[in-house]
Order: sequence, then structure tokens, then C-alpha cells
Amino acid sequence: MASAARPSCIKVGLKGPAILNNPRFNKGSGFSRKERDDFGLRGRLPYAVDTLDEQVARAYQQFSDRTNALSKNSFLQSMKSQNWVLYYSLLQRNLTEMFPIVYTPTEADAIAQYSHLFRRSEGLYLSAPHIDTMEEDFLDACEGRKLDLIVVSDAEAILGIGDQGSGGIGISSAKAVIYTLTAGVDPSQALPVTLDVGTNNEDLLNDDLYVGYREKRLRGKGYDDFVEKFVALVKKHQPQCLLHFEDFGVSNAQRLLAKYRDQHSIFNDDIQGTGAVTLAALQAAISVTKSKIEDQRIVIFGSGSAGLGIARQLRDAMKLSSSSLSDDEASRNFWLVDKYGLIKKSLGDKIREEIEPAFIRDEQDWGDGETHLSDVVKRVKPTVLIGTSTHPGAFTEEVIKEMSKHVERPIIFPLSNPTRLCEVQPKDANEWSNGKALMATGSPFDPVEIPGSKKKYIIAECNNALIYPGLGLGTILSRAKVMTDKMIVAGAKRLSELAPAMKDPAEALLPEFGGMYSISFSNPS
Ligand SMILES: NC(=O)c1ccc[n+]([C@@H]2O[C@H](COP(=O)([O-])OP(=O)(O)OC[C@H]3O[C@@H](n4cnc5c(N)ncnc54)[C@H](O)[C@@H]3O)[C@@H](O)[C@H]2O)c1
Ligand SMILES: O=C(O)C[C@H](O)C(=O)O
Ligand SMILES: [Mn+2]
Repeated sequence: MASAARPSCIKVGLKGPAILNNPRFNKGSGFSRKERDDFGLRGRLPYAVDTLDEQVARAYQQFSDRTNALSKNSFLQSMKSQNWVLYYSLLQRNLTEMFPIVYTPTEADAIAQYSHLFRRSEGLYLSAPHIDTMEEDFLDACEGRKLDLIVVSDAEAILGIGDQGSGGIGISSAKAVIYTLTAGVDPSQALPVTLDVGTNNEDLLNDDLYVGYREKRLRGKGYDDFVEKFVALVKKHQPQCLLHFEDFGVSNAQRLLAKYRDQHSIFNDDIQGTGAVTLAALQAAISVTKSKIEDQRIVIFGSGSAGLGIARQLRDAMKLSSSSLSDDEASRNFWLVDKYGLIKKSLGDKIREEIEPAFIRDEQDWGDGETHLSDVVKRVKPTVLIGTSTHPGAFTEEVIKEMSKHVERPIIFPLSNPTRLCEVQPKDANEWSNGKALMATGSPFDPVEIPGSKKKYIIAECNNALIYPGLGLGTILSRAKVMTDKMIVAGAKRLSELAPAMKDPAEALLPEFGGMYSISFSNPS
């Protein structure tokens, strides 16, 4: 965020290499003659003074010379550690092309390879053996700044690729970059953090090059004490800072959100952000089908952080839409499916404790054995099918065709990331539904051809990145003490109003990322 109070390198008193080695102040070949004289840079730079446009053109050429997404990601990563003005300008001017490089899906590969690609640290690594010096380490990283944003991950459930240990700093950094890029959050007031409490990923534990804390994950009281100490430090030293939780394991994610959300401005992206963006996409879809949210029959495949966050958010929206509905009544519009099939009482202790009883179906209706997705779809005849399972291809031809038999416009959201984990390729769902499916995905996909029409259908990217920057920005600007459900619903409502499908049913269910900046800053109509 533009802030008049931000210290410049003059106030900080930097000169020469200290400026060139500081990504916040370094302008590379963009320093003017006067700046070069004043800051002892004359002999440290080649002669020509470039405009930002020229610098961006050169950087774009270097970017384009890399032939695969991961090496483009590494290139941008190193530019971020050298020159923020150039890095953000390059990204901003090429948002549609570069978003998937610095974010989903490529960032997932960069995180999985973190220990092998590692060159330079960034953000704050709070490692379990250093619990006693956590305050000192935290204050060192804050460098006396009043922060607007902290993004923290313990890396237990990175996108759909699971436990990534200390590589989790990559998701905290990527999410923070998106806040800057699409909502103007000042990167010097944002801090990515990883809580390195060990890893249960055997590949990492056995990798000689692993850069993290090589022990099994802390659990129970040890884990809770570690997180408690961290949150207490944020509350004490950064009382006005938004604390964004990302990619924690499902049980910790839910528990920590419930524990801390009334104590500080806390946001869990996988639960609340995903719930909100999915609500926005669904509002757009039901404006196309001209139906009401409380009349939907919704099957959610994969009942972890995202699946449960979506279920709650959509249920709340049903209650807002139809005030006579009770929690229980609204919950009956959902069928949650997970590894053991439909979540029903007879599954007993296979049902995770985070799943509210109201969402658990009665086995009297469904029998004792496991009930698979295809059986659920056959019987429920859902209007909406959402995938948050990390199970690629789970929405088979049989499932999509069965769904399409019973509803005119099946609403199908395969949301698992990265791309290779998506529950169904949009091209296939389009074909199997004879061009009737209203679709949105978690990762970016190409548009599909509608059979018998020359028009292409744009697949909306239903990714929480479409909403958390704007929500966060509002929270930061208003210095909100907590992030309430009402704030999240207002964000989802505004986002759905901006959906192209609201104006033309043949258009996408959500706005494109290329226009994100204006989305984050848009006011309610
Ligand atoms: N589009 C978005 O904005 C968005 C947001 C959050 C998460 N996601 C994606 O959703 C997926 C899940 O994320 P999460 O944070 O909820 O993870 P999670 O680990 O909390 O939940 C995953 C759930 O899927 C279940 N599951 C695993 N394999 C399954 C299978 N074969 N069949 C049925 N269920 C299965 C697990 O038991 C678990 O309940 C990831 O791929 C993630 O990238 C997308
Ligand atoms: O990171 C993303 O692309 C979205 C989401 O938070 C996820 O975990 O998949
Ligand atoms: Mn996530």
C-alpha cells in the first residue's frame, strides 16, 4: 500500500552495495545520474540509464528465453530477491501469463523441489528446535516495522501435494506476492513465515539435501505450544496485522481458526477463502440456471479444509437466502463424500471429528457398506458437484453423464490443485455433458468449445486468490480487529456481481485474474 511514512533509502542511510543488494531499494540500471552520484553508485553500474519500460522489456526477454515453467519460476524468484520494482512491474504488465508461474500451478512444483532449488532464504523460518528464541527471531525479522500482513504455513497440506516441510515458505511467499500484485499491499510491510515443526514426508526425511528440520512433525501439546507462542508474538508485537493461515493440515486448520479468530485479525484461506470464492462462482451459476441457492442439491467430493469450508459457506448463504431454514434443514442439501465414500453415521470413527453432525447422513437411508461417488450421484441427482479431493479423474464419464441426465445445466467445480490433480478435465466434462456443464476449476484451464456453437466457453478459475487479496485489503485498511463472517459474505457477494455470467449466461462464472487489481479495489454496487 502506498504509504507516505515509508522510509526511503536516504532516511535509512544506505549507500553503494547496501542499496544494490536490497531488493526494496535497488533499481538496477534504472538509477538516475543524480542518484548514482548521491549514493556512491556511479562506478557500480553500467553507463546507460534505463527507463522502467526498458528494464521490463529486457526482463521479459530473459523470462521468455526460459523454456519451461519451473525455470521461469526460478528466474522470477531470483528477480524478486534483487529488485522489487522491476519484479512487480514485470508481473503486473504480464499478469495473465505470469500468474500461473509465480502461483498455482507452477509454485507447487517449486515447493516440492524447494531443497534442490534453494539459493537464498526469504521471510521467517521458525523452526521447532528454536522455540526458546522465537521472540528474538520474530523481532529480528520484523526489523522494527509495523506489518500489515503475515502469511503463515506449517506446510502440512500444501495445495494437493501434501506435507512439504520447510518448502512451505514458498506458499507463504507466493500468497504474499499475490496480495501485493492484486491488492497493492506493500511488500515491505508483509512477512511470509513458515512454522517448521518437522515433516512426515519420507522423501524429504531421506533427502540428503533437505534444508528443513529433519524430524517427524511435532504433534499434540508440543505443536499447540509452538503455534500459541507464535500467535502470541503476533498479537503482542503486530496487533494490527492481518494473520493469514495457509495450507495447514485439516484438523489443525479448523482448530486453530476456531481458537484464534476472535482474538486477532485471523483468516484461513483454505477454509474461508475457498468457501467465499466458491460461493461467488455458485451465485453466478445459479443466476444462469435461474434457481435459488437453497434449492441446490450439492455433492462435495473431498471433505477436508476446502470441502468443509465450502459446505459451511454455502449453507450459511442458503440460510441468508431463506430465513426460515434452520442449520439442520440447510445441511440436508449437502452430501459429503471422502475416501470412504459418502459420509454417513455407519462409518463410525472413520469420520473426522471436524465434520459437523448435521452434515453426516443417516445410514438408514443409505445402508451399511461404503457408498461411492457414482452411487451418490445416481441417487441424489445433484445440481452441483464440487471436487476438493486431490483425486485426479474422480469425476468420471459415468459420473458426469449420470449427473447430466437429471439436470439441464449441471454445475461442476473440480477445484483440486495443481492442474494434474483436478477431478476432471473441463474439456471432458464439457463433452460428456454435451456442452451443458457450468464449470469452474481451481487451476487455470483453456476455454472449451461448445458443441454446435462457434463460441468458446471460458473456464472460470475458482481459486481463493480471486478473493483473499481484496478481503485482506479491506481488513488491513479498516484495521479490523477480527475478520467476521459478514465481511467474508460481503466479499463473495461483490465478487459474484463482477462475474461475467451475471450479464451474459454464456460467459465465465468469475472474472479473470488479469483484471484482479480492479476487483480487489471495487466498491459494492
Ligand atoms: N481452488 C481453490 O481455491 C482451492 C482452495 C483450497 C484447496 N484447494 C484444493 O483442494 C484440494 C484439497 O485441499 P484441502 O486443503 O481441503 O486438503 P485436505 O487435506 O484438508 O482435504 C482433502 C480431503 O480429500 C480427501 N481425499 C483424499 N483422497 C481422496 C480420494 N481418493 N477420494 C475422496 N476423498 C479423498 C481427504 O481424506 C481429505 O478429507 C487440494 O488439491 C487443494 O489444492 C483448492
Ligand atoms: O494455492 C492455491 O492455488 C489455492 C488453494 O489455497 C490451495 O491450497 O490449492
Ligand atoms: Mn491453500
